[in-house]
Amino acid sequence: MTFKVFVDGQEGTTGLRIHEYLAARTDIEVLKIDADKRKDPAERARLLNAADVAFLCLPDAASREAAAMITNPNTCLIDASTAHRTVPGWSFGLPELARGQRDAIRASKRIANPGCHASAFILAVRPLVDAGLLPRDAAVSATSITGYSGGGKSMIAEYEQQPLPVHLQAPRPYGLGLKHKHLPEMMAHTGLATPPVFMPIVSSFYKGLAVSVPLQLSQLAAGATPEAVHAALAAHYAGERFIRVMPLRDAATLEGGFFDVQACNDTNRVDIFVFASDTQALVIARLDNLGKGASGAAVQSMNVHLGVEESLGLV
Ligand SMILES: NC(=O)C1=CN([C@@H]2O[C@H](COP(=O)(O)OP(=O)(O)OC[C@H]3O[C@@H](n4cnc5c(N)ncnc54)[C@H](OP(=O)(O)O)[C@@H]3O)[C@@H](O)[C@H]2O)C=CC1
Ligand SMILES: CC(=O)N[C@@H](CCC(=O)OP(=O)(O)O)C(=O)O
Repeated sequence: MTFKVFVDGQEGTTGLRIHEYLAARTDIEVLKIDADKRKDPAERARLLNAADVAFLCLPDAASREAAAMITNPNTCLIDASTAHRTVPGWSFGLPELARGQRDAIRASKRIANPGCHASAFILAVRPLVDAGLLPRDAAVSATSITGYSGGGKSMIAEYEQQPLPVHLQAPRPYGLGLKHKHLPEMMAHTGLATPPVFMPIVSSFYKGLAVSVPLQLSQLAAGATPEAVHAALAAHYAGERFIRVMPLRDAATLEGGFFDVQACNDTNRVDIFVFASDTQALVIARLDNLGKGASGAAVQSMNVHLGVEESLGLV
């Protein structure tokens, strides 16, 4: 059986990477839009409605427009943008989120995939909330280090200037208004009642991302230990093909004591670490922002939705 797939935003960073995944598939027929009609609403609407699955790899406003163009009840939309991640009627495209999430993605014709920072944060935190270790009203903070491809074509062009301006050569914290667009989905899909204080940092490497969540053990449920934090994560992701919970205090993965944020690149994998002292823990989730952070995750959502092997085409 062959499925018809259209990528709206096929020339963008996420869309191009999805195309690379699809090119290797024999079960997919890719519907292409002529280059000069990429933004033609009538042609987009025709192809969106001809598709079994349409990926939206667009700015938020264009994603909302695309969703409004759908008249075919069989078209399944998988939206990579921020537009629908907490909108009722849309399923969150993170199969590992909780029991039942795969069934929701399978049944839904509207799937909103997580943001790259949010994917890592949610995967690090949700099991701790579900296990009762992290109270829902906890005051949590998080830092994300990310490559510049997370900012799409415009940020890639900025970072690929030659020579690279000095201010772009060092890591750059941003989102300092503390209203990053991923905060709503971070709360909605972890169950936290308060938004985390979240600081992303973009730096001069192409891709790779790691979100760190520091925890004072005294702020967790009574008696919580690093072992309990690690065990909750390991139990939540047992049997998950794309999520590896690394050994507690996994010094062996550090290079001379340093953490490698690029080590999941070119995979759909998320590695989760728990580093700890007697009184504190640091949970780190690492992924490829264009893999499990965007395009790989979108293909995984499609596979789950279509009921084909979930790992097809993904490593
Ligand atoms: N990059 C990443 O790591 C991640 C990105 N995302 C999200 O995925 C979406 C796409 O991001 P990304 O690929 O990085 O962005 P890019 O800027 O690289 O690509 C967006 C593409 O959409 C096209 N486009 C803009 N408006 C329209 C329109 N009205 N009709 C058709 N096409 C249009 C652009 O055209 P043109 O080429 O002319 O500019 C461009 O090719 C965004 O919402 C982003 O936030 C999500 C997770 C991670
Ligand atoms: C480096 C950089 O700018 N990253 C983007 C997030 C990329 C992402 O996940 O995008 P969406 O939520 O838009 O889908 C940011 O922090 O806004």
